[in-house]
Amino acid sequence: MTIILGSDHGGYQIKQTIIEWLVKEQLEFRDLGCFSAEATDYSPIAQQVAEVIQHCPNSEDMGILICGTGIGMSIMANKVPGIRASVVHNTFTAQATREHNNSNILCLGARVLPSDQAALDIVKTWLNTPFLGGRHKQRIDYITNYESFKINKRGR
Ligand SMILES: O=C(CO)[C@H](O)[C@H](O)COP(=O)(O)O
Repeated sequence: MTIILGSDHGGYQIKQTIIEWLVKEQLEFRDLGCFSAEATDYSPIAQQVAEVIQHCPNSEDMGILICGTGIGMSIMANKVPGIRASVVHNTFTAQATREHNNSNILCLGARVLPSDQAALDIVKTWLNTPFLGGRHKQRIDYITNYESFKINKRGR
Protein backbone atom coordinates (compact mmCIF):
# COMPACT_ATOMS: atom_id res chain seq x y z
CA MET A 1 0.00 0.00 0.00
CA THR A 2 1.16 3.50 -0.86
CA ILE A 3 -0.40 6.52 0.84
CA ILE A 4 -1.01 9.38 -1.60
CA LEU A 5 -1.03 12.79 0.06
CA GLY A 6 -2.28 16.19 -1.04
CA SER A 7 -3.18 19.50 0.57
CA ASP A 8 -3.77 23.14 -0.19
CA HIS A 9 -2.14 25.93 1.84
CA GLY A 10 -4.74 25.46 4.60
CA GLY A 11 -3.68 21.85 5.10
CA TYR A 12 0.02 22.18 4.36
CA GLN A 13 1.22 22.18 7.99
CA ILE A 14 -0.80 19.12 8.98
CA LYS A 15 0.41 17.33 5.83
CA GLN A 16 3.99 17.92 6.97
CA THR A 17 3.14 16.47 10.40
CA ILE A 18 1.58 13.41 8.77
CA ILE A 19 4.65 13.00 6.53
CA GLU A 20 6.96 13.11 9.58
CA TRP A 21 4.89 10.31 11.12
CA LEU A 22 4.87 8.26 7.89
CA VAL A 23 8.67 8.55 7.65
CA LYS A 24 9.05 7.48 11.30
CA GLU A 25 6.78 4.47 10.70
CA GLN A 26 8.59 3.64 7.42
CA LEU A 27 5.31 3.66 5.50
CA GLU A 28 5.43 4.19 1.74
CA PHE A 29 3.93 7.48 0.55
CA ARG A 30 3.82 9.99 -2.32
CA ASP A 31 3.30 13.70 -1.73
CA LEU A 32 1.50 15.37 -4.67
CA GLY A 33 1.69 18.84 -3.11
CA CYS A 34 1.29 21.59 -2.32
CA PHE A 35 4.92 22.14 -1.40
CA SER A 36 4.73 25.40 0.58
CA ALA A 37 2.21 27.38 2.64
CA GLU A 38 1.65 29.75 -0.30
CA ALA A 39 -2.03 30.01 -1.32
CA THR A 40 -3.07 27.40 -3.85
CA ASP A 41 -6.33 25.87 -5.14
CA TYR A 42 -7.46 22.63 -3.56
CA SER A 43 -9.40 21.34 -6.60
CA PRO A 44 -6.55 20.23 -8.93
CA ILE A 45 -4.68 18.64 -6.03
CA ALA A 46 -7.75 16.64 -5.01
CA GLN A 47 -8.22 15.60 -8.65
CA GLN A 48 -4.62 14.38 -8.95
CA VAL A 49 -4.72 12.36 -5.73
CA ALA A 50 -8.14 10.89 -6.58
CA GLU A 51 -7.00 9.85 -10.07
CA VAL A 52 -3.94 8.08 -8.66
CA ILE A 53 -6.18 6.18 -6.23
CA GLN A 54 -8.68 5.44 -9.01
CA HIS A 55 -6.01 3.79 -11.16
CA CYS A 56 -3.92 2.03 -8.51
CA PRO A 57 -3.54 -1.75 -8.91
CA ASN A 58 -5.78 -3.91 -6.68
CA SER A 59 -7.33 -0.78 -5.14
CA GLU A 60 -4.75 -0.99 -2.40
CA ASP A 61 -3.50 2.59 -2.20
CA MET A 62 -5.11 5.11 0.16
CA GLY A 63 -5.36 8.88 -0.21
CA ILE A 64 -5.21 11.64 2.38
CA LEU A 65 -6.32 15.17 1.45
CA ILE A 66 -6.19 18.17 3.76
CA CYS A 67 -7.61 21.66 3.26
CA GLY A 68 -9.17 24.18 5.64
CA THR A 69 -12.35 22.19 6.17
CA GLY A 70 -11.74 18.98 4.21
CA ILE A 71 -14.98 19.70 2.36
CA GLY A 72 -13.69 21.16 -0.91
CA MET A 73 -11.21 18.31 -1.21
CA SER A 74 -14.00 15.75 -0.70
CA ILE A 75 -16.35 17.41 -3.19
CA MET A 76 -13.68 17.29 -5.92
CA ALA A 77 -12.34 13.81 -5.08
CA ASN A 78 -15.83 12.31 -5.08
CA LYS A 79 -16.33 13.43 -8.71
CA VAL A 80 -13.78 10.78 -9.71
CA PRO A 81 -15.46 7.38 -10.28
CA GLY A 82 -14.42 4.76 -7.75
CA ILE A 83 -13.52 7.31 -5.11
CA ARG A 84 -15.16 7.24 -1.70
CA ALA A 85 -13.72 10.31 0.00
CA SER A 86 -14.82 10.99 3.56
CA VAL A 87 -14.54 14.15 5.63
CA VAL A 88 -13.66 12.96 9.12
CA HIS A 89 -13.37 14.96 12.34
CA ASN A 90 -12.86 12.23 14.96
CA THR A 91 -11.68 8.64 15.40
CA PHE A 92 -15.25 7.28 15.60
CA THR A 93 -16.07 8.44 12.07
CA ALA A 94 -12.57 7.43 10.88
CA GLN A 95 -13.30 3.86 11.98
CA ALA A 96 -16.90 3.89 10.71
CA THR A 97 -16.04 5.18 7.26
CA ARG A 98 -13.51 2.40 6.76
CA GLU A 99 -15.72 -0.36 8.20
CA HIS A 100 -18.97 0.71 6.52
CA ASN A 101 -18.05 2.85 3.49
CA ASN A 102 -14.69 1.32 2.49
CA SER A 103 -13.44 4.89 2.26
CA ASN A 104 -10.37 5.19 0.04
CA ILE A 105 -9.61 8.88 0.61
CA LEU A 106 -9.54 10.56 4.01
CA CYS A 107 -10.29 14.30 3.99
CA LEU A 108 -9.23 16.40 6.97
CA GLY A 109 -10.06 19.99 7.89
CA ALA A 110 -7.00 21.70 9.31
CA ARG A 111 -9.12 24.64 10.52
CA VAL A 112 -11.58 22.29 12.23
CA LEU A 113 -9.36 19.80 14.05
CA PRO A 114 -8.23 20.83 17.54
CA SER A 115 -4.57 19.76 17.08
CA ASP A 116 -2.07 17.99 14.87
CA GLN A 117 -2.27 15.08 17.31
CA ALA A 118 -6.03 14.79 16.67
CA ALA A 119 -5.26 14.58 12.94
CA LEU A 120 -2.66 11.88 13.55
CA ASP A 121 -5.06 9.86 15.72
CA ILE A 122 -7.62 9.98 12.90
CA VAL A 123 -5.03 8.97 10.29
CA LYS A 124 -3.81 6.00 12.38
CA THR A 125 -7.37 4.78 13.02
CA TRP A 126 -8.38 5.20 9.38
CA LEU A 127 -5.31 3.39 8.01
CA ASN A 128 -5.62 0.51 10.48
CA THR A 129 -9.33 -0.23 10.15
CA PRO A 130 -10.42 -2.83 7.57
CA PHE A 131 -13.66 -2.78 5.56
CA LEU A 132 -16.27 -5.08 7.11
CA GLY A 133 -17.89 -6.18 3.83
CA GLY A 134 -21.15 -8.14 4.26
CA ARG A 135 -24.23 -5.91 4.23
CA HIS A 136 -22.02 -2.87 3.60
CA LYS A 137 -20.73 -4.29 0.31
CA GLN A 138 -24.13 -4.32 -1.37
CA ARG A 139 -24.58 -0.64 -0.44
CA ILE A 140 -21.25 0.28 -1.98
CA ASP A 141 -21.97 -1.88 -5.03
CA TYR A 142 -25.10 0.25 -5.56
CA ILE A 143 -22.95 3.40 -5.65
CA THR A 144 -20.43 1.76 -7.99
CA ASN A 145 -23.24 0.68 -10.32
CA TYR A 146 -24.69 4.18 -10.25
CA GLU A 147 -21.30 5.58 -11.27
CA SER A 148 -21.14 3.21 -14.21
CA PHE A 149 -24.70 4.12 -15.33
CA LYS A 150 -26.07 0.68 -14.47
CA ILE A 151 -28.72 2.31 -12.29
CA ASN A 152 -30.90 5.21 -13.34
CA LYS A 153 -31.69 8.09 -11.01
CA ARG A 154 -34.91 6.52 -9.77
CA GLY A 155 -33.05 3.49 -8.40
CA ARG A 156 -33.00 -0.15 -9.32
O1 LIG B 1 -11.23 24.55 3.15
C1 LIG B 1 -11.01 24.78 2.00
C2 LIG B 1 -11.86 24.23 0.90
O2 LIG B 1 -12.88 23.43 1.42
C3 LIG B 1 -9.89 25.69 1.61
O3 LIG B 1 -8.76 25.38 2.36
C4 LIG B 1 -10.31 27.13 1.91
O4 LIG B 1 -11.46 27.46 1.15
C5 LIG B 1 -9.16 28.09 1.58
O5 LIG B 1 -9.56 29.39 1.95
P1 LIG B 1 -8.61 30.65 1.86
O6 LIG B 1 -8.25 30.81 0.40
O7 LIG B 1 -9.47 31.80 2.38
O8 LIG B 1 -7.40 30.36 2.71
